[in-house]
Amino acid sequence: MARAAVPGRLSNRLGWRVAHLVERRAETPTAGTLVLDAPDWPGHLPGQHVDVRLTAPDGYRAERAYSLAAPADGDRIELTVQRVPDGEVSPYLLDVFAVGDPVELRGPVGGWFVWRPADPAPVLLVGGGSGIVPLMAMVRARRAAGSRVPFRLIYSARTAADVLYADELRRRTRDDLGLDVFPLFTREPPEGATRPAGRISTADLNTNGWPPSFEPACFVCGPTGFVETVADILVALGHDPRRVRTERFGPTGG
Ligand SMILES: Cc1cc2nc3c(=O)[nH]c(=O)nc-3n(C[C@H](O)[C@H](O)[C@H](O)COP(=O)(O)OP(=O)(O)OC[C@H]3O[C@@H](n4cnc5c(N)ncnc54)[C@H](O)[C@@H]3O)c2cc1C
Repeated sequence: MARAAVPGRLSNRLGWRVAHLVERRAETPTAGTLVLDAPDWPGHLPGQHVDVRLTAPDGYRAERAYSLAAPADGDRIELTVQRVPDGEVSPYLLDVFAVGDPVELRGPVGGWFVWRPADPAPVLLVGGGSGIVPLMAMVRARRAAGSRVPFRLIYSARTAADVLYADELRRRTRDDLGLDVFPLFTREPPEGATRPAGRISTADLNTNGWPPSFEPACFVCGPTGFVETVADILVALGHDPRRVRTERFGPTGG
């Protein structure tokens, strides 16, 4: 898509507001975090997302959803975008969208796939690929709130090079009491890994998840197939479907 133009400014939660790119950080060779200045940002809960709208000079528009990756810092918000090869919007946001450029945002959106720090239930987070993004927002919000609610994060990535937030996850596993992270790899495990490469299985969720009797709040996010598989396994293991919340990012991977 050609560099986007932004039509007249609108600024309310249900309508579109204009934000500007402040910084872009590489996360992996195929993903980056965008820091945006979104004037009059109303705040958001971890798990919510924004709709992003790009308008080409000829008026053509493309709209996609992106999860809010971290608690807001005033009007600053963060999105992490994974490149979808041949995608229309993600390569634009990673390669063309430049510091100072405007983009239209609507949100925050979503009231079900959210974690509230006041909720005392243990939390099981299960993410596939870029599905880690809203789950990381929850991990970061837990830290920001000083919460001691026990969190377990099971994160499926293709290879170690595809792991988003790798350094921060290592640091938080060490420093954030009550947070355990279980990485698993579908293509190529890193040296020394005890689990062979493979898709997430009942054994992974049984061993590293919470037992259903703990009544955890479960959040599952990633590609549609991944989310459906994990949700089915959790329910088969005895988790109450009402406590299994899901967010589907797209058809295949990412
Ligand atoms: C609620 C919600 C939150 C989301 N949050 C994030 C986020 O935090 N980070 C993020 O990177 N993405 C996120 N997504 C996915 C994002 O909205 C886009 O779908 C993604 O960036 C692809 O858009 P695109 O225009 O680049 O590709 P498109 O032009 O839409 O698609 C190109 C090709 O890739 C396929 N495709 C589309 N989406 C995906 C996908 N996700 N994975 C693999 N193949 C795909 C399409 O079928 C098509 O064949 C979220 C989606 C939803 C619904």
